[in-house]
Formats: sequence, structure tokens, C-alpha cells
Amino acid sequence: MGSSPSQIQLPDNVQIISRSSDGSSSRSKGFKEVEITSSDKGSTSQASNRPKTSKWQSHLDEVTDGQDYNEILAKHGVSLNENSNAKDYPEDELVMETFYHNSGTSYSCIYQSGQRYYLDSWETMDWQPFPNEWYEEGVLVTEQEQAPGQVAGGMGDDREGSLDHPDRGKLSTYLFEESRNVHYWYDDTSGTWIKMPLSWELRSEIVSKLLNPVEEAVPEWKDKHDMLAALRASNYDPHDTIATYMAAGEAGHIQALKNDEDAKILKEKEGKVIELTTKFKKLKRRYDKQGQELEEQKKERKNAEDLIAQLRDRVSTLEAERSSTIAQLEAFQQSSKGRRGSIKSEAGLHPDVAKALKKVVTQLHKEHVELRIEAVRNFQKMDELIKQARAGSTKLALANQGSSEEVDELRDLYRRECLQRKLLYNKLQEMRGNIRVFCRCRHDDNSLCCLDFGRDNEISTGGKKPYSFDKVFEPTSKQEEVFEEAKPIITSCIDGYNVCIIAYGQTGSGKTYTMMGPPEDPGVNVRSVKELLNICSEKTSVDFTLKASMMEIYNETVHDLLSDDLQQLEIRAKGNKITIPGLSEMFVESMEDIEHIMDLGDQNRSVASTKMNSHSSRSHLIFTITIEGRDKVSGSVTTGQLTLCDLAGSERVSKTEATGQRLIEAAAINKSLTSLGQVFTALRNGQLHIPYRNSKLTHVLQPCLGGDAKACLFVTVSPAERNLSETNSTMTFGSNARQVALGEAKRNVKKVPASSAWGLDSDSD
Ligand SMILES: Nc1ncnc2c1ncn2[C@@H]1O[C@H](COP(=O)(O)OP(=O)(O)OP(=O)(O)O)[C@@H](O)[C@H]1O
Repeated sequence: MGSSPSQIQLPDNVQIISRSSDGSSSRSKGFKEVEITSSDKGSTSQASNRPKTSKWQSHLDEVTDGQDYNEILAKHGVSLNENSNAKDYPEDELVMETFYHNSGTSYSCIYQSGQRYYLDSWETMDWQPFPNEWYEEGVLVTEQEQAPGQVAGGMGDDREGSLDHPDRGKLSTYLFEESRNVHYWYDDTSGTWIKMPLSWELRSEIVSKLLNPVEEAVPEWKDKHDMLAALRASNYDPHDTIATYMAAGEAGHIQALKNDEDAKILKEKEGKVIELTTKFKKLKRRYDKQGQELEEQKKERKNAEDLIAQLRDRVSTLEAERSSTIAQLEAFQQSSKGRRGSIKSEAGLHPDVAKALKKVVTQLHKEHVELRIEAVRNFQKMDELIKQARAGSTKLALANQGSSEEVDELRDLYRRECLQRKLLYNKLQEMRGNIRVFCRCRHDDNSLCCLDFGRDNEISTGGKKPYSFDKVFEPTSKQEEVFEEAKPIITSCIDGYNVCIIAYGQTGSGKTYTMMGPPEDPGVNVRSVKELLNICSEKTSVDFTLKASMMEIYNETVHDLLSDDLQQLEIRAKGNKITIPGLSEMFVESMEDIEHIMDLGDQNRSVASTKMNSHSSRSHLIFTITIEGRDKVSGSVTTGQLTLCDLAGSERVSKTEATGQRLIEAAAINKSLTSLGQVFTALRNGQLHIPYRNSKLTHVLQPCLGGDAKACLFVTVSPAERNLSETNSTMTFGSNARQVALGEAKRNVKKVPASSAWGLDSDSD
């Protein structure tokens, strides 16, 4: 797919398409030519003031011969500023622009005080005067025209192609974007575009490029017509075609769901999720109640055991007392016998003394008998109490056993329900397109809130049409609530999905607060890692390895934040895969590890910003956690990635700060955020070419924004009236991103040989 910027995306009803470079026509009924001719090929322009760039056509019936090209574009809110005088910006206005050169290179430009400059390279950071001849060699698009999510510019028109027909010769083809992509060929004789038959389409350049990866991935799929039919059904997405084939099984029956069926299934699934959620909540309540009862029973059992212990103590004491009493009695009997003998023998005792002594002995004997009776009675009572306590204890143990069985059963059921819920959630996410957009309004004690929070997750400003999001968080929302909403997406990276959380908003609107947060009330980053570590420790059947990396993108250069020398890194692409050679990765086993990594990254970021005399809010921060899970039984390996991205402030640069380095920073931020918007737009429109490489940011994020990822975007806004214009722009970006369907997210699972499942083959990684 070429990246020649010969097509600009205009509002829905407008499309401008270039001629192919070999001059083959793409004229048609319904295609009125707008003659913007290249100077080297000789001008055939119909209006002298049309830009002399490449050849352009407009897919507009409304265009009439002789009508001015700029007028048409202006009508649709787009201006191609072909020279500095073409559009008069107010004297004090600073305009950020992108120049798309016909060679395929794009440049950041600024227009200031009647002068236009371009940034030659991000390395030299020098603004050069815009060369006059360039006005004839490309297209200038202003920041407003390509404001994120509104209009995408500068994408190569890789929809144009040709085919060699045995009888008709070389034919021009074009893949039109209707409600779905439809491939046409141009019939010169009738001057019309005609839908292509399957057998012709197999000869087309575009289609053979798309079929190549399918053939490579599924060599057993021999029937090319069948393959092409599946490609058509997948809207010309080869990855989807492969996935559909795989899902359909060996028989190769392609079953693409019809749109209305999708909606029906989605509705059913939603119903099922609600039903399951209710069931799950009920079960959870039951489980909690059982848990409480179990706790109470445990307490009772503990009390009974205490009582038994006390009683045992008492028994021992009484037994000891009894033995001592018996011993005393025996001693007394012996002594009284002796005494009686001695009294008898002491015939000479005074009769009164003898009488008193006899009385004492009788009394003692009586007491002894009473004591014995009392002791026997106590023993009986104790035996009874011990019996009772034993019976109670057995009963409790049985009850305990019964309830723990019930609790185990409930726990099992609960786990199963959770799993089913997760599966359904994934399905629902896939069907919804896997991008969730949340809007968070920051808390601000110093200003009144000028935003209205409607019901159903809507937010509006000054009584205007509300913006709707998947969830709107009001200023009072807690970090925990915010995390809870993103949690299901985040945790799915454990199951092998690529997940991306992005915070977008004006400086000071709460991006860092949402992502990082203060240490005492952490944001999404720390909570996510904590949750991931918890889940990993619970899943004992899988060996997990977590690795973290942290990088910063400043002025279109990538820096490693976990290495002390802050080296600049290159991005390498291989197919859909992106690698950043040299990027440091650190193992994470505990929260302490992650705190250390974040501190290190933070320190290096401050050092970098001091070195570059910048502020951290002017760079994008990307924190990545890679989770590899090796199933101990099956040996399968899942690899998921969680990418957390705190973007640079999205506000437009103002005239006051528009000097030197600030201007370079602003141009870099403008370029990357605009590219992000363009990627979203291209994904939303289902375009074949997604311009990931337009900026370092989108290039790095490519794996998270592609068809096999799940994304979540937090747009953060300020409640203050003075920020209203930026707030509106942020919310527009968010609601546009919400229309994006990333496609079905795919798990990254690979089977490994049985030996490596047991860790014997260390090379398998
Ligand atoms: N929801 C919130 N509740 C309380 N304070 C908040 C909230 N959001 C942001 N703040 C506070 O507002 C200030 C600015 O927030 P923060 O640094 O997160 O903004 P930012 O969008 O990341 O800005 P930058 O683009 O400069 O990084 C901070 O002092 C932060 O503590």
C-alpha cells in the first residue's frame, strides 16, 4: 500500500480522488473532473486559480464545469491552501498545517504573520521558509481541516488499481467505499463503472495483494473463488478472512453473520449478560449470606469449644479437690481412730473434754459424708455437661462440613458464572467494536462547573446537543469507580489480548491523575498492575511472567525511560508487528517492583525534560506490561499486552507561546494527535490503508489500535468555563473515536510442544 497522499478524506458526501500516476483515467459518469493539473504534465486547468498540484477528481455530481475547486472544498469546510495568499488568515493568528508532498513525505508547517515555514526534520528542529515550488507539488491541510476525528488527510489512495483482461486489455479499477467496499472496473466504451465479477477480480492487483496473505496462512484453501467470496464478505480484510476460515473449521464453510443477525445476537447476548449479572448478583448475595452464617457458626463452635475447655478445667479442679478431700477424710479418719483410742486409753481424761472431742468428731464425720454426697452430685452434673458439649461440638462439626460443601459448590458456580460472564463480555465487546470511550470531568475547587451531566452517560455544554460516551464520570467520581469501569478490559490481557488505555485531553484536565494518580489514591496504572498480579497469583495452573517497559515520545523521538542514558529508539515494523529494539524491559513480581519501575521512569522523565528544557506534559508517556502465561497442563502460551498511554496535552498552540522550542513541541503534538484522529477515522471508515506510520505515536500504538486489540479511551475535561472551547474539541474527539470499530479482538495463544509445557525446552519462547 503506497503512502502517496493523493487522497484527502472530506466530509461524508465528498470525496476527492487522484488520477493514477500513469495517467490512466478514473473519469466516470458521476465523477466530474476537477482539473488541478501538475505543472510538468501541462496544465489543462479550467479555472486559472486552481491549485497546481496533482490531478484531482471529485466524486460529486454537484460539481459543474468551470466551478472553482476551492469553492467546492470551502463549501465543505475544507481549504487546500495552495499558496500563502490563497487563504488570508488573520494577522495575529497562528495556524498549524501539514503539507503532503507528492513524493509521499509529509511535513509539519506553521503559518504566522503572513509567512509559512516547514519543519525540515525533527532532529535539526529548524523551521525553514516554505519553498514556493512546493505549492505545485503537494497539498496543505490546516489543523482544523484534519482535526482529530473530523477529517483525515494525507492517506495514500491505494484503492486505485488495474487488471489485465485477456480481451479488453488493461482496465482501471477502483475499490469504492459504499456501505461496504465494492470493487468496480471502468468501462471505457460506456463510460461507466461496473461492478466486477469474481473471476475478473481475481486478476486485479489490489485483490491479489489481499489474497496473498490468506493463501499463505491457509494453504489448504484451494478454491480461489471461495476465498475471494470470503474476502468480499469480510469487507476485503485478509485477517478477517483468515479468522473466519479458521472459525468455520476444516470444512471451510464460511459463515459471515449478516448485519441484522449481528444485531439480534448482540441483543440476545446483552439480555444474557443482564440475566447473568442478576443471577450472579443473587448468587453472590447468597454466597455472602452463607459466608456470614458460616462465620456465625464458627463463632458458636468456638464458644462451645471454649466452654468445653472451661468445663474440662473445672472437672480437673474438682477431681483434684475430690482427691484432696478424700485424702483429707482418710487422714482425718485415721487421726480420729487414733484419737478415739487415745481418748479410751486416756481414761484419766476429764469427762467434759472427752464429750467435746466426741462432738467434734461426729461433726467432722457428718461434714465428710455431706462432702462426699456433694462431690458425687457434682461429678454427675459435670458428666452430663461434658456429654452435652460433646454432642454440640459434633453437631457443629457436621453443620460446618455441610455448609462448607454448600459454600464450595456455590464458589464453583460463582466461578463458572464469572467465566461465562467474561466470555459474554468479550463477545459483546467484539461485537461492539472493542473501543470504549469514557469521559471524565476533573474535580476543581477553584471554578464553577459549566457542564451538564445528563442521564444515560451524556454530557453537554451550554444547552447544546449532548455528547454521549460509554460512561461519563462526574467531578465527584472516585478513582476506584473509574478503574472498575475499565477493569474487565484491562484484565482480559491475562487471557492473551492486546489492551490499550489512552488518556486524551487538554493540559491540566486530569489525564495523569486518571492514569497515575497520587500515591495515596492511585489511578488506572497502579490499580491495573495490582489487579493483574492478584489474578496471576490466583491462577495456580498457569505460570505467569510479567514484564514492564516505559517510554516517552517527545518531538517525534522515542526515549527509553527505564535506561539511564535515555537513549533514542527506533521503531521496526514487520507486518502488523512492531518492535522497538533496545527498549528496556523489567520483570514484575510484586507491587514493590512496579513502584520501583514507576519511580525510575519518573526520575528519568524529569531528567529528560530538564535536559530538553521541556515539561512532561508536552510528551506522550507509554507504559507497557507484557504478560505471558504458560499453562502447566496444556502447555499453551498466551501473550497479552497492556499499554497505558498518557498523552501530551491536546490544546491548540496559542500565539503567546508560539516561539522556538514551544512551537516545535506544539507541531509534534499536533502531528501525533492528528495522526491518532486519522487512524480512528480510517478505522471507522473501514479503510484498507490505516495511516499508522504518520507519527511515532500511532506507529508505536499500532498493535493496540489494530484489528486484534481492545482499546479504551479516557477523554478528560475541565469543568471551567474558560476551557470550554478545548473541552468541546476533546469531547468531539472522544465521540468520534467512539464510532470506531476495531474489529474482533484476537487472543494471542500458541501451542507449544509437550516438552516445553514442562519447562524442558527453553528455546520455545
Ligand atoms: N479528578 C480529580 N480530582 C482531584 N484532583 C484532580 C482530578 N483531576 C485532576 N486533578 C488535579 O488537577 C491537576 C492537573 O491534573 P493532571 O496533572 O492529571 O492533568 P493532566 O491532564 O495530566 O495535565 P498534563 O497534560 O500537564 O499532564 C493536578 O494537581 C491533579 O491533582
